[in-house]
Amino acid sequence: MSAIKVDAASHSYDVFVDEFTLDQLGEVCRDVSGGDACCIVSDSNVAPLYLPRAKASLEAAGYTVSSFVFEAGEQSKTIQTYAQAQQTFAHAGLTRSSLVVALGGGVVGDLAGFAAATYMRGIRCVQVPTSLLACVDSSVGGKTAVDLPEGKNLVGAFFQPDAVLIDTSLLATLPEHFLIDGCGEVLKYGVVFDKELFAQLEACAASDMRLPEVIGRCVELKRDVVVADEKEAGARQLLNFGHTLGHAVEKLSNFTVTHGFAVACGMVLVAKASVARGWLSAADAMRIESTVRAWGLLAETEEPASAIYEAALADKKRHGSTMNVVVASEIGTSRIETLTLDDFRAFVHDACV
Ligand SMILES: NC(=O)c1ccc[n+]([C@@H]2O[C@H](COP(=O)([O-])OP(=O)(O)OC[C@H]3O[C@@H](n4cnc5c(N)ncnc54)[C@H](O)[C@@H]3O)[C@@H](O)[C@H]2O)c1
Ligand SMILES: O=C(O)C(=O)C[C@@H](O)[C@H](O)[C@H](O)COP(=O)(O)O
Ligand SMILES: [Zn+2]
Repeated sequence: MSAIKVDAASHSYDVFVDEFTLDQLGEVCRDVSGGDACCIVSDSNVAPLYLPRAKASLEAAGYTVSSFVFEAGEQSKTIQTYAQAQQTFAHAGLTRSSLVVALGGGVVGDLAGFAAATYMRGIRCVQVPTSLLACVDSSVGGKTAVDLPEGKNLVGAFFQPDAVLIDTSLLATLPEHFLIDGCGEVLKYGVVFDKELFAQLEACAASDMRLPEVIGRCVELKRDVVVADEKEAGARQLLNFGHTLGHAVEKLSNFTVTHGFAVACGMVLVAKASVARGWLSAADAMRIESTVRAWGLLAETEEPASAIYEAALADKKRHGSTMNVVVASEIGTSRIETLTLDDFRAFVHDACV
């Protein structure tokens, strides 16, 4: 597969899907960044598996390599871990011409990307996603962030990477739970943008997915919307389908519900409330729920509507006293509805009955 070019307003870069292996990371970095020092950011699960290969490749390309490895999991996506990463960069002597390599899932990518975006006001960053979710979504498009106790991704920046190297052979070690979890975002792309993709997914089991093709398609869909609206003033909000309620479910569970499962839950809830308003057919809502269930993305929450509503108020699509909610009009087509907070409360109630 040839490189997918992301011509974002602030910066252009290539997403390589299976064009290079992890052992060619050094060459890819050398091409896009030059520089003489880099820091690999990774987590406690991914580092033992892949950091030595990444480091060897970078050293062979002439880099002096340091690393920052943190405890795996969403609980680490904090200001505290971010500050530790920044201090590691400083101790390792990273300068403005140095490079950060994010080697891991979406937690690593978001945190390392934000650390790169802000260290010395911005140094280069190459994303090497190792989870399905990170391959199809978080490594592309430049949303970087950490969480606050008050809500998901509340501190961050738009900061495009310099390259994204996807080596799908690294997914062989991804635990089954997180393969399914990534499918939550894959289904999102189908519902929001691409009815053929959805139909294809609907007809196969998660385990039968042809990963490189599906990843390539999702990256293209994300590329198109990021290029059209890098800073989420309009169309990019569609990528947030299922997230307003999904992030609330994720946070209320103290992150025991992982991101893709929470998004799947949010998609089913929004579809249900949309049927109540005549915005989506009951048949399409049923297709969404059935596929979510068939893929093992069990989409249920015990949380009451009031708690989900309160938690969802932290969403970035809230503007003062209105909330933009992404809804599907039919599978493959979506739009933004602007609701007053009273309407939004009623919408969440309808979603949860
Ligand atoms: N920036 C964006 O546009 C964007 C998009 C979607 C999601 N996100 C964020 O991404 C995060 C979720 O990402 P995630 O699901 O990748 O979570 P994650 O980074 O926690 O990875 C999931 C788990 O899989 C492990 N893992 C990852 N790759 C592995 C591999 N190849 N082999 C073995 N273990 C591996 C990790 O250590 C972790 O335990 C959330 O914080 C979410 O908010 C961001
Ligand atoms: O890239 C985007 O834009 C997205 O919204 C992709 C989402 O899947 C992702 O979870 C994102 O991090 C959510 O962003 P937020 O702005 O709601 O924090
Ligand atoms: Zn997401």
